[in-house]
Amino acid sequence: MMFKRFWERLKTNYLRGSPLHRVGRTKTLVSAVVCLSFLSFIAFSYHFLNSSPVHRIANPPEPAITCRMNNLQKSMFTPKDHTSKERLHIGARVLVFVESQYSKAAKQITSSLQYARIDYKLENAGHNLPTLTHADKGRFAVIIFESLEAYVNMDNWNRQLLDKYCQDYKVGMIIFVHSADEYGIEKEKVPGLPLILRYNVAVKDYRLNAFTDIWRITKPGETVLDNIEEDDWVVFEYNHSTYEPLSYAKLAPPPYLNSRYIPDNSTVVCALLDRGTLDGIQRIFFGNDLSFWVHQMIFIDGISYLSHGKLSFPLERYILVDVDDIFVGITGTRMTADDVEALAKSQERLQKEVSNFHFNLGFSGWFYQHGTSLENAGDQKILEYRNKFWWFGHMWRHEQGHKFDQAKLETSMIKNYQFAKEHNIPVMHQYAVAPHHSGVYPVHEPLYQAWKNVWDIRVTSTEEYPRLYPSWKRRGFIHKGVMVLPRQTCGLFTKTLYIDTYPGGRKKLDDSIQGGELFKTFLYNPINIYMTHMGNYANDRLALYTFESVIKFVKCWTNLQLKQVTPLEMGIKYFEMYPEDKEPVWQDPCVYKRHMQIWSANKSCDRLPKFLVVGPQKTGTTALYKFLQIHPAILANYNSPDTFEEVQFFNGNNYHKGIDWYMEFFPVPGNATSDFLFEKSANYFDGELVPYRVHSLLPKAKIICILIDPAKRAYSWYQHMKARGDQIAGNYTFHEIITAPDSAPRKVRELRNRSLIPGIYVQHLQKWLEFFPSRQIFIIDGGRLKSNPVAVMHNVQRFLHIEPHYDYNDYLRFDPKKGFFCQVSSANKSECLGRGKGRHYPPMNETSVEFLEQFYRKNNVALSKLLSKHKYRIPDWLEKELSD
Ligand SMILES: Nc1ncnc2c1ncn2[C@@H]1O[C@H](COP(=O)(O)OS(=O)(=O)O)[C@@H](OP(=O)(O)O)[C@H]1O
Repeated sequence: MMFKRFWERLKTNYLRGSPLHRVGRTKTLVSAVVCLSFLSFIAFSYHFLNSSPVHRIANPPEPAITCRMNNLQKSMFTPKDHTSKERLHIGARVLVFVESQYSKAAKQITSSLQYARIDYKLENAGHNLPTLTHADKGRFAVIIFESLEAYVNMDNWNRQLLDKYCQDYKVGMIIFVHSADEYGIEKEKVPGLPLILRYNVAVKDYRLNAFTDIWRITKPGETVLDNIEEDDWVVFEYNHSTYEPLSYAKLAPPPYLNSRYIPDNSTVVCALLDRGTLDGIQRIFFGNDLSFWVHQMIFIDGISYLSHGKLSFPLERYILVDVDDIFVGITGTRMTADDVEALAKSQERLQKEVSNFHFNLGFSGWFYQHGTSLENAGDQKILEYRNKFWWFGHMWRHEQGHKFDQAKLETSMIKNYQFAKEHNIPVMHQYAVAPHHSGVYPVHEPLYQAWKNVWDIRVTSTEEYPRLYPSWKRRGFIHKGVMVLPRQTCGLFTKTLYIDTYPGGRKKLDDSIQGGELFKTFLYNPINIYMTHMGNYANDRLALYTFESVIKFVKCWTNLQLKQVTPLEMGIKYFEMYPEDKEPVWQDPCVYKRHMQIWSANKSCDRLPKFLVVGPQKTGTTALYKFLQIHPAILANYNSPDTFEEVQFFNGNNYHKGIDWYMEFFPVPGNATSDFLFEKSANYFDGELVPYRVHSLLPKAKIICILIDPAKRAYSWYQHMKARGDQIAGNYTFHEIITAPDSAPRKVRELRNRSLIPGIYVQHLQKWLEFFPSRQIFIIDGGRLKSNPVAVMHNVQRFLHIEPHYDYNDYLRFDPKKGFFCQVSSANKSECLGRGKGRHYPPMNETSVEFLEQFYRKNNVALSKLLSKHKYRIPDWLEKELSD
């Protein structure tokens, strides 16, 4: 009826086309759109509410990877152990020469090294050589050249030095050879080596030489059929026994027209080992860059071989495939009993390739039996097979953790826990995954606490730390006793995907499996937790296709040993392998949209400081702290019960308490734009990790430090300790402390170090300048802070760009009794710092003065150079010191 009326009006208004009807037409058009939207909304809702499935004919693809190498002898596949019996005096580091660090080849090399977590130093070719040795030890285990030109065009002296280093320390080189730009040049001899390069060649049917000692991860025997994408290969020709081919290919028809090569099916050499019999240096040459995935394997094995196993990669790969939401999914896309059968069958097949393989199923109990009748039967089947799989708990209704407080989170988890009990689901591994990663990173403390309380969780995983991309930079960390492991994606994401409509085409998925992104996660990560979702185990079962294919491919091409252990064991292995990852580095959640989305709406980055007074200790930091607070737009942190006015977050154990703990020290600013929150912790200045940590959390923060004569600072520290009743300071004279040898008792050395080390200003300042530009760092001359704090406060305000500009003449007054400037409290009264600041003690004796003058001289000279370089004013005391 409604449709009929609507159609009549449409005919009247539009089909007649009279201008008189224009107004009516527009109205009708609008009502038509509204009406149609309404109808489609009803239809859409009806469809979902009635669980009427959107049926797509499932068309599950079959994994089609077959290994061809079965006819080769098994001994050829034994991975080589490159560790050398000789005790080689070389560091576990690589030196990379690049023509430009922004070139494609350079980026590929560095990202591959980063992915493999190989420490490297980047050097611009043509510049001076870096120091190659240190105390009789070679600093680098392998030298890499982005291009052959970078090596051959080195000035003679440097090249001789480098060659000699390689000969003396048995250090090998990896050299990438690129085609000459003009296609006219076809062949060229490498200067100084009996090696000829053939440029701009297209190759096909790439295979590896099985008879070489290089292969460790790489397993020879397979062939990459057809043309290899790049058409500018360099192939090698030689007539000397020092050379051993690493890989061959066939010439392919060149894609460019002006080439004179006629493809003749002849075999060419694409990667080459120079065994070093000519000049004592082993070299690996690549006839192309690392775009080609097989080259990445050769590269990793090449580094292992040339470094005599110093930089060998483990062969074990620990794999865990999480199916994140086994019952969650809209109807029509969920698993049926057949899909569950397929899952179990696939697991059986995978168990032949990956020892102890089990799909790890996550569940949110509320969604159980919420599908069509077929899907509900699927749910039942999963439970029937419950003991075949591993299990972990989600939230009861798949809630996002960061949105709830601890009580609500616990309620949800307890429901899920009870569901597991009622249905005999074996949840055994103290592992959980947060829906949407929410609450894991950025950390939502209540989630960690609730996990502990309800499930006694010890391990989780996320793809969000430190960031989602690039995926190869994902890392783990430990927080509140929970090991957070990095998580990999396999290209299927949360959506249900179908093979014939796979984004980018099926080839994209297959490329990722066959040498592409997914394959590389196996190649580079010893520990891999993959995220998948239920929808891709139903329908086209793309997850089964993906894992069976990639694992087969890995088995064909590599000697990697695929294993599964419990998440807890995985966590322990991960942090044994990468102990440096244990400590998280907190970042500002507000600078990254993805982090913002999974951070509690109750939290705000406005509660983070805009500037920090970082010390060092005993330079007048407390006076500055008090003076700053006089300004109405400057808000200091709340006092800490342990460390009084100092928060001391970035330097010690407090850092592990997380950023919620830190933010609690700051008021909510009335006006986030014009108010300036700050804190001062005087031991930040010389804290090893502090600049890095501050930069991660507060990249835009301004940094203020105060420098006084480091000798005076050392003495003031000693007097401070003595006044506080420190036993060592009481029993030893200042001179005894500062001259204490390394054989002195530990506590004496500790006091010596705390007295002397913060004063090596140049070292510490350099660290800050590595992370912050000089325009973000303000250096106060501590002498001036004492003698003319009004002028100093004027400059500080200008540096901070703070409004209103205060004239501190009205707020500070010299107090003759105290001997320092103090805060004006009334017409004739002032409020000075307590007895602990501005102490009276005898002057330093001459011998100590001389000792310290000597001790700091070199550093002070370096400091003045550093300050000049960054256009800082040289403090008066330093000027005087250096002119004496
Ligand atoms: N206005 C004012 N009032 C009091 N004291 C002042 C002032 N300006 C600078 N100073 C100098 O500050 C020194 C103490 O430095 P800190 O506050 O940085 O010490 S601490 O690290 O926080 O313990 C303190 O060192 P000592 O003289 O050794 O006590 C003072 O010399």
